[in-house]
Amino acid sequence: MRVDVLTIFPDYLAALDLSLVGKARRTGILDLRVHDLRDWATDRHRTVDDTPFGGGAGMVMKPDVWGRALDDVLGTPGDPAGDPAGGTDGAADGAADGAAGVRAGAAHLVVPTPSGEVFTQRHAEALAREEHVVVACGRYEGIDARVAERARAAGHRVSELSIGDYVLNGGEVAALVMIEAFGRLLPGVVGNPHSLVEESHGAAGLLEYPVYTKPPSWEGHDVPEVLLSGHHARIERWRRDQALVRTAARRPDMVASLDVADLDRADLTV
Ligand SMILES: Nc1cc(-c2cccs2)n[nH]1
Repeated sequence: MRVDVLTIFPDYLAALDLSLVGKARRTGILDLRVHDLRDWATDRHRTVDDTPFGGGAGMVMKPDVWGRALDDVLGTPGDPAGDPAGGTDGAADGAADGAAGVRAGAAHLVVPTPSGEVFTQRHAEALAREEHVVVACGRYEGIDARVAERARAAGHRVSELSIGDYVLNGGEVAALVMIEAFGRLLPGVVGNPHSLVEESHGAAGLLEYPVYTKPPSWEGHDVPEVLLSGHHARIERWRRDQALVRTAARRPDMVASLDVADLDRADLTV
């Protein structure tokens, strides 16, 4: 899978050199390239923003700079996937030769924004199935709306996604969140793929049950007896009930979509 990130703060993405996503990059599972948007600016100050039409505070990111960058990175829908030549092979080194012709096949453009559809595990699962994702990290008051409009008109899928109802200073943190969320789902990234099944927000649509490890008693707090019983059926039932109780208590919005039989049967007194 190829992921391109366009940002004026390439070093923000350095965290993607670490841990499982970093290993996925080094083993070739994830081809992540970080580009400095200023490489597509045309003036000597490498300007990427300007004042908003209609007035108001702050600055808006210029459509022409984004247009040139996305033309190089998105590629053209239907093109055979080219052998990408541009961008960096490490998030840390911000030097990007993004201006070089980076060719790629049709890509899915993701634009982090507080005014987007809320990003969920379903989005992560869908993005993990893409061959090429481009993340456009906006700053200031946002990116000129015509940039997404033009990408859609050119035939690209464009998803404007929020990672939650709060406002960040830029899209880079949201990009880190989303790339980790879908990157970890790529085959070969996490050691035990089964662990992906039982996670919160997984296929069961439940929050995860509480977990414990040694010692069995710690400062007067004991591990629930059932987990020490070796009785696998009882343990499975207890975990399922705990997941139901947690979901009902913490995320009533998720309960609505649960199979009622589960709720009726569960021992919710746990
Ligand atoms: N969920 C979310 C996204 C954002 C931003 C994306 C780009 C600039 S600010 N804030 N909050």
